[in-house]
Amino acid sequence: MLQQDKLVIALPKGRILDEAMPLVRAAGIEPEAAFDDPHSRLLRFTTNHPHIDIIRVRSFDVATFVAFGAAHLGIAGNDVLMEFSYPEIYAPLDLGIGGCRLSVAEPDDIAATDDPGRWSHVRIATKYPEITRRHFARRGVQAECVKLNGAMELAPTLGLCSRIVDLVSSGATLKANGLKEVEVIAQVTSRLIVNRAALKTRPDEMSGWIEAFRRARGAQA
Ligand SMILES: Nc1ncnc2c1ncn2[C@@H]1O[C@H](COP(=O)(O)OP(=O)(O)OP(=O)(O)O)[C@@H](O)[C@H]1O
Ligand SMILES: O=P(O)(O)OC[C@H]1O[C@H](OP(=O)(O)OP(=O)(O)O)[C@H](O)[C@@H]1O
Repeated sequence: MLQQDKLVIALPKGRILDEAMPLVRAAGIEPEAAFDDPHSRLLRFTTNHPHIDIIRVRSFDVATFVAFGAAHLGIAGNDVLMEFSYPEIYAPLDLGIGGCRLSVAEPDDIAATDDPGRWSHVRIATKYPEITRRHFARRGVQAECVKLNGAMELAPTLGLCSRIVDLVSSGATLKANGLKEVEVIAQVTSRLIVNRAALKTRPDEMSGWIEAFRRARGAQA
């Protein structure tokens, strides 16, 4: 249930946070000092606004906290949003950070004649099984997904699968592990997301923070 008194903002720990914090601060939200203490085990932080708290969670969990109303706003990549497709989430703002792409990759020694159009079934290692299944189903291919949470690039050469679906930025990890990118499924950036119920129950406050982030993004552009 949404806590009517506090406004809770879910931020992703890890690589996105470094790009997100300048936007959060430019929007006028400053977390307590413990937020920047690398030794702190706190997960919830007060801010310069008495009625606003920040929670710092795994990137994949930001969408879940917001969808279930445990948080009112959050920052998550559209890769995560596409994977979960939560109807409770509205994503009004592309923050222009966390850029990468979600792609299909295969061992670079696979014969070029292995045309995906001729597959009827394919086994794929991925952190994104729902996106992967939907993507291949659109071309009539049944994708059997092997769920992994990291180091996907090892799977094909170890015989676990024939291909992977994973995030790509520079392409260095694919190249270092003997894989090549063969198809881009989606371009990825991080988005400001909000809980739809919160938007209805506290519209002025929620709209105000959406606009604050929009102005912050504009200022950073
Ligand atoms: N090169 C990249 N690799 C992975 N994620 C990236 C990359 N570039 C941008 N991102 C964005 O960052 C998010 C993942 O961030 P991060 O890697 O910190 O989390 P994670 O690896 O999922 O963390 P965890 O270890 O908690 O699973 C992705 O959902 C994506 O939106
Ligand atoms: O194209 P590149 O610049 O090489 O980036 C892509 C790699 O980055 C991510 O892994 P990360 O290092 O974040 O570890 P993870 O597998 O735990 O996400 C992602 O899973 C790819 O492996």
